[in-house]
Amino acid sequence: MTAHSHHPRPAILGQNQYGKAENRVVRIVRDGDTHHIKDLNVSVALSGDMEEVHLSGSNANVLPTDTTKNTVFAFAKEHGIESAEQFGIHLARHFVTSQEAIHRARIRIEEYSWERIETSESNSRFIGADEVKHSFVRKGQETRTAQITYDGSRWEVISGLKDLTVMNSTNSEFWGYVKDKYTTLQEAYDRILATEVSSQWRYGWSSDEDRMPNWDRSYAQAKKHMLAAFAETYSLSLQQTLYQMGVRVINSRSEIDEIRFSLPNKHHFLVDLEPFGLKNDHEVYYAADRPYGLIEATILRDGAEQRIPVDMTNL
Ligand SMILES: O=c1[nH]c(=O)c2[nH]c(=O)[nH]c2[nH]1
Repeated sequence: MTAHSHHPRPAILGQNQYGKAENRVVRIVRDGDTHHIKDLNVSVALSGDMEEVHLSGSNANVLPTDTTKNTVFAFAKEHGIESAEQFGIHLARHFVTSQEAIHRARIRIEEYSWERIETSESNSRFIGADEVKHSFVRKGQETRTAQITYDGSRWEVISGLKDLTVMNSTNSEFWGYVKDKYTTLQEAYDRILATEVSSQWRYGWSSDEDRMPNWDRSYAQAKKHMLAAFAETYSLSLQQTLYQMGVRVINSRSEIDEIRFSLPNKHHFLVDLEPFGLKNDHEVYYAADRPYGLIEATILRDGAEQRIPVDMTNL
């Protein structure tokens, strides 16, 4: 009989982190009476010398989560919010460099975008009506995401987006697949391809603070390239489309080393209208919300490390 069957080894503390999650900070910049809005959901996760607080309850190394919340709001005032990535970099640097016990900071941010409400006056040539300068409607499109991690020497920035719904009403087929005794799916030679893009991409940048990517430009370009690839790919499967979207981003953006997609196949089923004596020539569909196929993959620059966690794409 082995020794450990008599004396199982004791419990020890494993990975741990703490901080205030989901700080909803809205920053308004008032440029005369033209206003600008940044609307973020910021989550702080710190780790370091936290054995004692877990084991004995000594809080000597614990910067309160309440303080991390206050820091988010104070930094919105002091540094402004240039981009989600830049704001996260300020915060991560602050926690790691100002607190001896904190060795790693991870800041996760969701950004909701707003656009100006168009009024009849703003549409006419008499631009300058008050309402267009301070009235906004939340953009129905995607949510931008960013995760910034800093350990005192190296940065890791993973940006992304979610809830970007797209559809091709043709140029999609699906056939030639495996058929076993449970297969009932009919081959499709002209189907609707629709998905809600969730994607995260990792920047190669990790140390030189004077050579950071232009975060807003990278975001806009990554989104533009993935949408162009979605539109331009004649699709034989969502997997093939996903791969083309990733290849397009990696080949067009040298600052991005890795990109991951999580693409639900938003199935559109042709409705049988025969019972009503009607023909359905690819005109009427039932948009099923569940279940959905879920297609996920990482595309990376040859030689790059695969570091985006598998389950990060649905942050
Ligand atoms: O693009 C698709 N990929 C699949 O793997 C799949 N499976 C399925 O039933 N329909 C589809 N469509």
